[in-house]
Amino acid sequence: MAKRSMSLLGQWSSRVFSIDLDKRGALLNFALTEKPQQAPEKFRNIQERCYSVLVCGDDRIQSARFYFGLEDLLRNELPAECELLPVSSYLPHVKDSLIRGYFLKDASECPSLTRRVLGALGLSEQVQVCSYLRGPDGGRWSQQLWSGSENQNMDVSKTCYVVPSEEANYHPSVLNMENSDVFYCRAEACKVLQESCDIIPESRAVLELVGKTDASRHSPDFPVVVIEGLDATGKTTMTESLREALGARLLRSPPQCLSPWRAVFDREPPLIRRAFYALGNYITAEQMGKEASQAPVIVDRYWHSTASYAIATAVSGPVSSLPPEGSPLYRWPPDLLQPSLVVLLTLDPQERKRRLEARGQGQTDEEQELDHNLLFRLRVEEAYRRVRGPACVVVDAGPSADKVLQQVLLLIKEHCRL
Ligand SMILES: Nc1ncnc2c1ncn2[C@@H]1O[C@H](COP(=O)(O)OP(=O)(O)O)[C@@H](O)[C@H]1O
Ligand SMILES: Nc1ccn([C@H]2C[C@H](O)[C@@H](COP(=O)(O)OP(=O)(O)O)O2)c(=O)n1
Repeated sequence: MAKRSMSLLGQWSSRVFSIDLDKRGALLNFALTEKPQQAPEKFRNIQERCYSVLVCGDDRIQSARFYFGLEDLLRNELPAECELLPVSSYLPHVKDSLIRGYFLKDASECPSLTRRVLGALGLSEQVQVCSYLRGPDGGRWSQQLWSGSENQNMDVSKTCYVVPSEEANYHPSVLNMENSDVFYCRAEACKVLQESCDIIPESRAVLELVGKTDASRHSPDFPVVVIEGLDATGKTTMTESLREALGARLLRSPPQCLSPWRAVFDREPPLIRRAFYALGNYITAEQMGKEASQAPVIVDRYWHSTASYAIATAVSGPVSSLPPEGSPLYRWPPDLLQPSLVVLLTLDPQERKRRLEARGQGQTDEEQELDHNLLFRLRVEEAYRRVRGPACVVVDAGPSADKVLQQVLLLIKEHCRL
């Protein structure tokens, strides 16, 4: 089978390559043309030999896993002087057109080692390797696609010239979010786990737990209140207190029954990991439907967490790189039970850090990232505020536990019939 990437050749002039220079929103965008032209300003400052490695296989599970392991693979094999930057290639405004990979700046003494490693990678069906050459005048850069044949290294099949492109309005990852990061119906999330059964046998066990009834249809007799927020904002404290105060049932998403497999899916790429969490909500929804026929239900994390972490992780940079407010990416899945009220606990970053330290527990990798990466934390919180159906009510969790509890009880009185 011919590489899928080859068919991209004809579209190169309209494809944009976007290099994530520092995870802080500094994207270097360029397009390609067949006529020699001056490269974008930022490109002209680059001194090193450059390459791109894009992952573009047909099997989405295999491609996602390959891309997930690619950074480590490149870091292990390439000389230490190679700088790796995430790159995406996409057709502007075309949904699902994004392909991911890495852009390499090779400042090593040993160019042949880098070429050997990339040449071997280029043989794979799911990888497209290109090299970038500076023209003799210094202002022009050309891109050459490696053919991927046995004598690949300098077997160049087509040369294009690097030219400036228009800035995208939002982060290019937004193009591929639906059904890759966020799933808006149970069937789409199930499909991902069905496709992964052969390589992740635990997927079968998860699928067996996901019921088939549509719990979204009947509205529960008693209120269902969801408590959301970043780690250490006080969700556990609040949900326990509400249970006592209201004589409520307490549930969480992902549900207890998924605990044995959570660590397995946390090690998988976003496509698989986010499908797992999406399905966790459907299992919790079924439990909610049952419990809320007998008593009020309090839920620790639910759809807002699933959507917000997924969206905030898929993009880099400031809050402005998120999908814009009102985007359909913030919608509620129509087949997922809606709660009566969602409360988002927010906390000043310093106080949150103090509580995390006081608790003295090990953090998840993602929470360590939150700690180190203020931008990420801001993106998650802003995404929480943008999710609709129902929208969350924001509560400052800074005051004493009792004061915050009284405020949430008041909100429940206002919003729900008890
Ligand atoms: N309103 C509050 N004021 C002070 N400390 C709090 C408050 N709410 C919770 N805590 C403490 O902060 C830490 C994190 O709270 P926790 O409920 O475990 O958060 P989460 O479940 O959101 O991770 C715990 O040690 C808890 O006792
Ligand atoms: N309903 C949920 C709950 C958690 N998640 C994901 C979102 C983040 O990646 C992690 C956060 O989980 P974490 O272990 O920090 O959660 P707790 O604060 O311990 O409840 O889980 C989700 O996607 N959907």
